[in-house]
Amino acid sequence: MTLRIGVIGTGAIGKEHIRRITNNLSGGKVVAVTDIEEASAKSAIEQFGLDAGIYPDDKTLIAEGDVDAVLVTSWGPEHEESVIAAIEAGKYVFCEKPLATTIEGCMRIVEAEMKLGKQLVQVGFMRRYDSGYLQLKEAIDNKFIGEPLLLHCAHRNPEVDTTYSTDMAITDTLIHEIDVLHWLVNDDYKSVQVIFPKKTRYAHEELRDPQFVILETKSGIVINVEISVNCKYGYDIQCEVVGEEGIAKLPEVPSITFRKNGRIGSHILMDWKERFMDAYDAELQDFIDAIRKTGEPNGPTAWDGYIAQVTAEACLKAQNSGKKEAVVFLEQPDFYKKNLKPANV
Ligand SMILES: NC(=O)c1ccc[n+]([C@@H]2O[C@H](COP(=O)([O-])OP(=O)(O)OC[C@H]3O[C@@H](n4cnc5c(N)ncnc54)[C@H](O)[C@@H]3O)[C@@H](O)[C@H]2O)c1
Ligand SMILES: O[C@H]1[C@H](O)[C@@H](O)[C@H](O)[C@@H](O)[C@H]1O
Repeated sequence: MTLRIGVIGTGAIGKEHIRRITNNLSGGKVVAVTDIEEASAKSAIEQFGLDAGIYPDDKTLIAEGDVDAVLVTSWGPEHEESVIAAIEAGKYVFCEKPLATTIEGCMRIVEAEMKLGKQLVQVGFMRRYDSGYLQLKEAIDNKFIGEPLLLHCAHRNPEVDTTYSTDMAITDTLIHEIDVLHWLVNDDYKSVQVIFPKKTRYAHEELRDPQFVILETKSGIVINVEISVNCKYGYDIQCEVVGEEGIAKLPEVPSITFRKNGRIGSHILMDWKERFMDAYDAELQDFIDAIRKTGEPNGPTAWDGYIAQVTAEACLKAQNSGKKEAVVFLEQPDFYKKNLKPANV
């Protein structure tokens, strides 16, 4: 059976996912689209030659009998309502980060799913599907470098526009590290702290950039993440794990090395869309495959969305207080306790 997918929000990542489902992946078909800007939904249909209907809003799309699963790729504050409507209609949901923009919103989704008694939701934390992070995780799980003690990480964007605010460094950018790093070291966060170094002259007036975040896990692993969103030179994701017996580092993105104009060099990507291209493909293929084979998605769950939001809100508190802030989670329900290793790797 082909998984019939409806897309809610046909902006940048919505179109990217439509492209991959239509051109790269197998087992799924986009049959419905909606966007508050109808022109955007129309352009998605034209751009990818879709045989799909345009719906006036998320609720009518979700109610469509021919839709088995929905992709929620609208703006973050809009996610919760669409995800809950999909759960209540018994439809599978792939929701881009954030699951919801408040802890309470994430809990409402968790509760709706538990009430239904079936996992339907996967959150778009694609880094868990990236081959570099998977290799790092294998090294850590196999004790290749002994026990992990500390991690040095960086999340750098070449530039952002004036709509990007200081809190978005946490909710939009760091959120990827928040999810992937505790998964990587099999631990939970205990506290967070945010330090603001000297501001770059390339940041707009309202924005504090760069930021330096320190996350501490329950077992005592200390993780530092530099967030720079005006680094100018490229899109650069770094992660180095210091273990008791060695160091393991996220691989660099492969590039030719060149000799030109008296220099030896290699290229650095400029666009986030390219950096995790394979991981985006893998996460969505896994979503489609797992539902078709087992009737349940297999990737990051609504509970992972909740964990990320609790940690993000502690970081926001730490941005304002300048102090170390505690990260306090509710106890994980049995409903969400399962092995989350992607099925296709
Ligand atoms: N996983 C990742 O790496 C990644 C990358 C980029 C964006 N995202 C996330 O994806 C989401 C979308 O980001 P984007 O960059 O594509 O934004 P975007 O602004 O390009 O697209 C969002 C689209 O959703 C539409 N929309 C908003 N509310 C809607 C609603 N209620 N119903 C239907 N359509 C609605 C907008 O008109 C717009 O076309 C955000 O939550 C963002 O954080 C994730
Ligand atoms: O800082 C950006 C991240 O590097 C990307 O991976 C996306 O998540 C994007 O939405 C963020 O604004």
